[in-house]
Amino acid sequence: MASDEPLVRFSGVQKSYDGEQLVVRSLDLDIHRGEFLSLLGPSGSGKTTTLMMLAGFESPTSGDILLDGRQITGTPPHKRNFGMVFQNYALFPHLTVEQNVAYPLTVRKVPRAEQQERVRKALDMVRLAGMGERLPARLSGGQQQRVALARALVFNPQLVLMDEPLGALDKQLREHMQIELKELHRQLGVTFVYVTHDQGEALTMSDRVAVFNEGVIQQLASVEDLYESPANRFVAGFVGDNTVLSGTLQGTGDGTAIQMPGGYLLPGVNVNGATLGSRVQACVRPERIVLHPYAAYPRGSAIPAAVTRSIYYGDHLRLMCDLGHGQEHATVKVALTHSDASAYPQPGQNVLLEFPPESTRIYAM
Ligand SMILES: Nc1ncnc2c1ncn2[C@@H]1O[C@H](COP(=O)(O)OP(=O)(O)OP(=O)(O)O)[C@@H](O)[C@H]1O
Repeated sequence: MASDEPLVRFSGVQKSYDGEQLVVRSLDLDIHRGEFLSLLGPSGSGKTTTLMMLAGFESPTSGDILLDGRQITGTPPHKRNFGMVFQNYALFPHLTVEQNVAYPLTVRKVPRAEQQERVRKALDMVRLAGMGERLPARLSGGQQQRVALARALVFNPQLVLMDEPLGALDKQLREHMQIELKELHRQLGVTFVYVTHDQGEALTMSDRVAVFNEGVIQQLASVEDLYESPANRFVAGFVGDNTVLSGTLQGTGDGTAIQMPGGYLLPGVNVNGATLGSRVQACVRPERIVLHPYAAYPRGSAIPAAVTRSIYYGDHLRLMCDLGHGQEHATVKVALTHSDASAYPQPGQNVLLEFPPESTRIYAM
């Protein structure tokens, strides 16, 4: 099999638990060898079900799952040879760290001396050398999760499946483990499939992200494309922060614009085929909005606004601004870095907000 063939292919996969409602609908997904792929989406969107079908704990209602070009829908989980890490680490409490990590090797009847060597390497890899004799109860949450990771990697699986593996850890430890996981992935070159509802986590670690909603992949893209070019309103809203403007679509081609209440016309990009005169929303990343003194008005692609609040975030400042024409989403967020912030306006002050046309992405509603 050529190495540019996908490692895994989901083809027309559907899943219903009750025979009525589809929780995964017509899923087509190729997983490339060696990639770090995240399945990202809100609760109930079908991510875990997709992972469980890949793991073999659930079977598809219809469709095919291929591994190296071969159908695996009838293969039981333990014969798929995948490493798995879940949120509750599920270590054996009565076994030491070493025994826990050795378990997959024992099951596979690997000779004892080789087991010891591989367990030692796996514990080194997750930086737990010297802790092999401990019982899980004497480890911190992060250490227990590393044991689970060592256990998932020790038998050199071709695919590692993870479902919210860092969900139980506090923020600092979670961010630390994200960096470690990414580094491990880089070193090992193993294919990782990672389920999370945390967009920050998905963006930090993944090569590609599949964004799920209501059992359908809304977009499958690199993290950069996902942030810069969300394919629809759902992805724009779910990944990264947004300022949202409501209005109607005017013009075509270079003249495409969103017409806002109050008569303002902001040029932008018609992303997913909104029709002339229809209700649309424009999404702009807060850090792309350019702030000008009110005195600069009028100016193309800009509208006047009043600052209502300024919020300090440490590494940047956020201004909440009221566009003042009574529309539903009249409050916009503007993110300023500290270099801009020396003369940032105070609440009550009027400003001019420029929405760069290439960053103003207009979506059909
Ligand atoms: N074993 C099951 N039996 C019946 N329904 C289920 C089962 N597992 C999941 N579901 C339902 O299927 C839908 C998709 O669930 P799934 O766990 O795949 O979503 P998810 O995106 O992983 O969400 P979460 O992040 O909350 O786990 C939900 O409506 C859920 O209630």
